[in-house]
Amino acid sequence: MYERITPPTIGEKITFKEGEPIVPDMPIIPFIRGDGTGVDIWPAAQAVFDAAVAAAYGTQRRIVWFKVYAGDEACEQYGQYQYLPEDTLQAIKDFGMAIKGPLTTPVGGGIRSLNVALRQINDLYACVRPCKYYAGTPSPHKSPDKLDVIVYRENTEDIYLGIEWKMGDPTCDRLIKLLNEDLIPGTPEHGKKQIRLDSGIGIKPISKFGTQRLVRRAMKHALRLPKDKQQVTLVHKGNIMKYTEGAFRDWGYELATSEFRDECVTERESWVLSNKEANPDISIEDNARKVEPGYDSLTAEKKAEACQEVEDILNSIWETHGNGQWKDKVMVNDRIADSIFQQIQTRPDEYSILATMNLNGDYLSDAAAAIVGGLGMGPGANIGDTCAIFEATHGTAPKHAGLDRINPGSVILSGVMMLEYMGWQEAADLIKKGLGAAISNREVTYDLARMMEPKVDTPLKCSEFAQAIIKHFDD
Ligand SMILES: NC(=O)C1=CN([C@@H]2O[C@H](COP(=O)(O)OP(=O)(O)OC[C@H]3O[C@@H](n4cnc5c(N)ncnc54)[C@H](OP(=O)(O)O)[C@@H]3O)[C@@H](O)[C@H]2O)C=CC1
Ligand SMILES: O=C(O)CCC(=O)C(=O)O
Ligand SMILES: [Mg+2]
Repeated sequence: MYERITPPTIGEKITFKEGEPIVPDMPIIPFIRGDGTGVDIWPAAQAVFDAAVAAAYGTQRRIVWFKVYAGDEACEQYGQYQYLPEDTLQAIKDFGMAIKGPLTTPVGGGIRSLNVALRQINDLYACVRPCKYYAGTPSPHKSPDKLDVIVYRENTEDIYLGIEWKMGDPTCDRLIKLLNEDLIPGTPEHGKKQIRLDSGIGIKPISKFGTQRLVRRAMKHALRLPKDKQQVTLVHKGNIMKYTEGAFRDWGYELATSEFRDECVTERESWVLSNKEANPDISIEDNARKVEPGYDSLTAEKKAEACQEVEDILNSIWETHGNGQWKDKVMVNDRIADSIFQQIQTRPDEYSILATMNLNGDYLSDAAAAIVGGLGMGPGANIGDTCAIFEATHGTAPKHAGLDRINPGSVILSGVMMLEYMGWQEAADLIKKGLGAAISNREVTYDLARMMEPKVDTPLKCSEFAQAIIKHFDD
């Protein structure tokens, strides 16, 4: 059934029930080594995973690895331009889970991202990237320990759908003509705007379906967190892109307040409720005045809307959420995208789950990883309802490829996410313990070594760092 790969003859498949994996004791898990530094980080990471599973479960459990190909390695095996062979896609589909190293995407022309393709083909709609501090990790930030966020990035649409046309392409010219001569003049709010003829065009689709299934998953995750971390922040640039990013915010709130009504409160609702809690006799209008900035300069129509909102909130949820009950519920708020970049630095402890569209989440997850120690420490998982692929946040870091020096921490922590997803918590905990102890003991790769105070003069190699993690399982 496969052309050039043979599945292991031992082990069993992982299956899924209602979006959750059912994991046998000897699951077969396909892996993609990755391009560039994939040659360094994958063997280091695999050694850590195997050692942790053996230490946690003895001979009772074991991962049976199944090597599949993508990127440069796939071209070597399958021929020129065979970057993502059918065998690989079939194996991931058949076995339901995979872990991968980074894959190269050229800038400008050339192939489109294999990483994005794997997410879209397998409908892995949630890209989950936790950014949490490990004690002792050097950071450019003064209080990196205060950041403990999980970026929940929509993973299948937005500009990553890759529907774009190059400047000068006849279809691009046709599209610009259609927009300039028909669609833009036909939409009064666009006035006399025109697109320059020498433009490239990209399409940014954001759907209600895509938004709501992402926010649903983020809400379910929030409910599993400790009470003080039960918060979902909808990140958007809806002031500028009203019908895509603004709609993401509105659909996010709609989902939360319909499917999770008893379990959540929005930030605005909490203001209305707390105004009444502080002053039980407050009038609807005074409450609206406190909630809506610049209330007194609003038009009569807008004032009426603000008062109606207050009245609706009090009528619908005062019984269930009032008198402080809202404090035990998942807080759903929203922040404009540029603002959240400064907020995670200036007020890191105020955030928990950051639900984002695809592009914003791509930027934000690198920025948040930098605060807790850099890209070498940023894990990630791409999760769908019948498949999951785990991968580091960073790319192929080509200048370090093959030198056995890059930090394997990110793909190792992605494996920790995989083990947790499989329910193999004991093995996951061992790795976290070993990694934390290696860092505290200043046994680190070059990237962390150069930031440590005092500086670590002899950083560990990539493979040595993996061995240091394993050594510290027994601490
Ligand atoms: N999911 C994926 O497979 C991804 C693939 N990519 C692809 O990777 C390629 C290279 O992208 P590029 O923009 O250079 O970004 P990279 O993330 O590959 O590397 C940029 C820099 O980040 C630091 N860095 C990255 N990984 C690590 C690590 N494991 N340990 C320590 N430091 C690290 C290094 O900084 P320094 O040299 O200063 O130490 C490195 O030079 C591109 O083709 C891109 O499309 C990019 C992101 C994700
Ligand atoms: O696919 C790529 O090359 C880049 C992807 C990326 O930056 C990411 O997933 O964070
Ligand atoms: Mg990225």
